[in-house]
Amino acid sequence: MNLRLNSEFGTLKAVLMHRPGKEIDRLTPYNKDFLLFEDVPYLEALQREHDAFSNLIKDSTGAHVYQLRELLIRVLYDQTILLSLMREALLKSGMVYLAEDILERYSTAECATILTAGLKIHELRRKIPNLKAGELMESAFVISPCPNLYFQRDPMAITPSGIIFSSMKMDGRQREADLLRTIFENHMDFKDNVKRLYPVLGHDNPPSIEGGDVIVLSSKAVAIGNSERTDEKAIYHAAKAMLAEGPVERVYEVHLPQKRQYMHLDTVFTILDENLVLTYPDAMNSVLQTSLYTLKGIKDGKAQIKREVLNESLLTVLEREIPHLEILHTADGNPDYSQREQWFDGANVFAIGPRRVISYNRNIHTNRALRQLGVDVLEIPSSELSRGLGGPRCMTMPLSRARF
Ligand SMILES: NC(=O)NCCC[C@H](N)C(=O)O
Repeated sequence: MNLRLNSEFGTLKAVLMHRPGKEIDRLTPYNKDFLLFEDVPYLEALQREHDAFSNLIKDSTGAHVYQLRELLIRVLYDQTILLSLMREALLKSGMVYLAEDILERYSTAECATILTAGLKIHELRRKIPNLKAGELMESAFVISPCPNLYFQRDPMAITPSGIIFSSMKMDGRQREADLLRTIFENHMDFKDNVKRLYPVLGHDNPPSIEGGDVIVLSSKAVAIGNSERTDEKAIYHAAKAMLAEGPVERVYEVHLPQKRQYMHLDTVFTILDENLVLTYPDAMNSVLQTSLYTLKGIKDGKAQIKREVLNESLLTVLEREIPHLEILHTADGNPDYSQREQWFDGANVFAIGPRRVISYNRNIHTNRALRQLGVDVLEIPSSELSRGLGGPRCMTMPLSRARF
């Protein structure tokens, strides 16, 4: 597996997903906003819906579905890696000194659960009865949970040039990227094929970028949303690394309105075939500015890049990059339904092959419009999955696709 992807729609061969677990049960009405959920999901139903999704991928494509937990446990058997992740996870609570005590008392699988679902003072006290917690309440987190981990798209992005490891913007998601980077740089199935583009080595506090903002237009062009979650500086560094590495020749920075429902570029458009995109029209109309990064040359072994501000909308850029482009609007452009279906990620379908997508069953108008264009639409249940405000593309990290 070479961990470079040239398209968003080549027939799927391998994908990474995370079956939601105990981290979801950490959500309450009081912390859900901070943890970026619209509601408090019912875990068992959420798991059933997620299982339906991963089984559908396997049955319809034969693709290998990697599960994050299995990969994580595998790399955590290396005690040095486990200790380093545990220390990082304890940084926020200021209790890094507990890392060794935790490793001594919990199994590797339990540590994987702690790293994803977090750990509370009263839970740790069962293992360390004389734990000194200062002012902290018994229900406080020593390690915070990662309930958004089932949105596997966001902690990294695979491009034609290599991997961008995210630096996540929101406090409630920051640990996810550490888990993914550790897996990919250490697991024997992947480590020899990782070309790391971002963060640039030596940058301690990298500007934020999230995988959902990165969309591969072709082997030569990539679009990155400048959004609620992704900063201009991160786009500059990621573009520089891609252009230096090749085969990418053009990186577009797409200025998105900073709104929750447009949080990432993939919430407003996805690519379903060489000549077909699905978009949310309101957002398309508000993206009026894009910038283009290209390579100027190489000086002293270092890439020099240039940035041009284009007075062009995203649609113009797409039309230039994708010949004979057909544009389908969510809910076929009906303003009442497209607003409703956008809230449930109507544009965020997951392409498992050319003109073959997995979509939420609740987005009936969008699904109907897709079918009218000859797209094969496979539906998944979505009552609980959608409470985290992400759709099928957001929940998947494709690792390998057939060339088309
Ligand atoms: N690519 C995506 O749009 N991912 C959806 C992420 C949803 C998550 N609750 C978040 O707010 O980050």
